[in-house]
Amino acid sequence: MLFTSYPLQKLTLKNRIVMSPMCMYSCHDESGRVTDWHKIHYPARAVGQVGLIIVEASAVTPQGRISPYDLGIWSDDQVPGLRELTGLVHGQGSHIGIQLAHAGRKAVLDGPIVAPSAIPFDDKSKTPEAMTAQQIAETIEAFKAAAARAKEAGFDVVEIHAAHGYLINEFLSPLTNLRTDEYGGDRDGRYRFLREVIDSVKTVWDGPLLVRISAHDYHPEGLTPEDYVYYARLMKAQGVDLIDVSSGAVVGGPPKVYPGYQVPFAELIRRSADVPTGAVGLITQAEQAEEILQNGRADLIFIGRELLRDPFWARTAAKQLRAELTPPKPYTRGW
Ligand SMILES: Cc1cc2nc3c(=O)[nH]c(=O)nc-3n(C[C@H](O)[C@H](O)[C@H](O)COP(=O)(O)O)c2cc1C
Repeated sequence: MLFTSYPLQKLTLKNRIVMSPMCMYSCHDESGRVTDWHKIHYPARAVGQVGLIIVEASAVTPQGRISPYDLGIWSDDQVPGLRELTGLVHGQGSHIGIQLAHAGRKAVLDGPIVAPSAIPFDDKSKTPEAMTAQQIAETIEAFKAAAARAKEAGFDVVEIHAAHGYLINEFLSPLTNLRTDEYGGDRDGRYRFLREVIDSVKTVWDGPLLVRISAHDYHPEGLTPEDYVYYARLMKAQGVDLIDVSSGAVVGGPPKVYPGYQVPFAELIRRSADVPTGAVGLITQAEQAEEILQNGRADLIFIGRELLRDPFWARTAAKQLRAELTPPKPYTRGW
């Protein structure tokens, strides 16, 4: 299963292995532009036979960076470097996506930072400004413009980052969204920002669209996987193709992590909302990945740190599962 192809909307992925988006803080300066470092890092995982590589959280506005050295997709001058990157990955026979992100109150930057409500992440963090209606509208436009640039740069997949306590997650969670306007209140109100981001992205992007969520706030007053079953149904109705199921980091993390600790959330959402999911989190063994797929617990396997340690993890996994690797062939987007 791990090495069978997967139909992701108009694409056919050559296997079910996805490189999870991981910030590398490797821009040379604050321009947010691709460097040689990125041009070695990502294509190396394509040589390693990863089916789909998702480029790290890339900021849709300068204020949306997590750190000053983040990749950016807020400006047209960032497109040529990104195009070079997609070309290099395609040349090695893999598909490539990009994660569109805004850090919200978790941005560690000079100057003001923004969030749905003026609540700092912790007592060492800056207090964000509560976003005005105009700032909300501009940020939704920024996600849309970023998706248009992703298309121009040759990406196959767009993933919206709605997880890990960053801006969109801050709108979703009652722990961080205390707004009294139409972007706050009940769970539909708190979903409104993400709904408008998805709708505006879809006006310029008709390829595969993924959303990464944090399915558990790990807090008595926070969101639970059951809340995300509800949100997953809404996302599916809006045409989201797959939900990438992570957890935590709104106010804290899980009390304990262990191999596959987030897989039950991907499974619950897949079964209850009838939407394809990706599983992520301490999935490091080929047989573990195979079990998840064979038992219908998720559709794709996202691998993070193991692919930082070993760019050729997929080749070893194929050997262990006695699976055939797809021979290299010229890249075709197929749509
Ligand atoms: C260095 C590093 C950077 C990360 N950056 C991102 C990111 O940009 N976007 C995101 O959604 N998750 C990010 N994550 C989370 C990973 O994508 C992944 O969900 C997490 O590491 C768990 O998977 P793993 O156990 O296979 O590493 C990052 C993780 C690490 C270790």
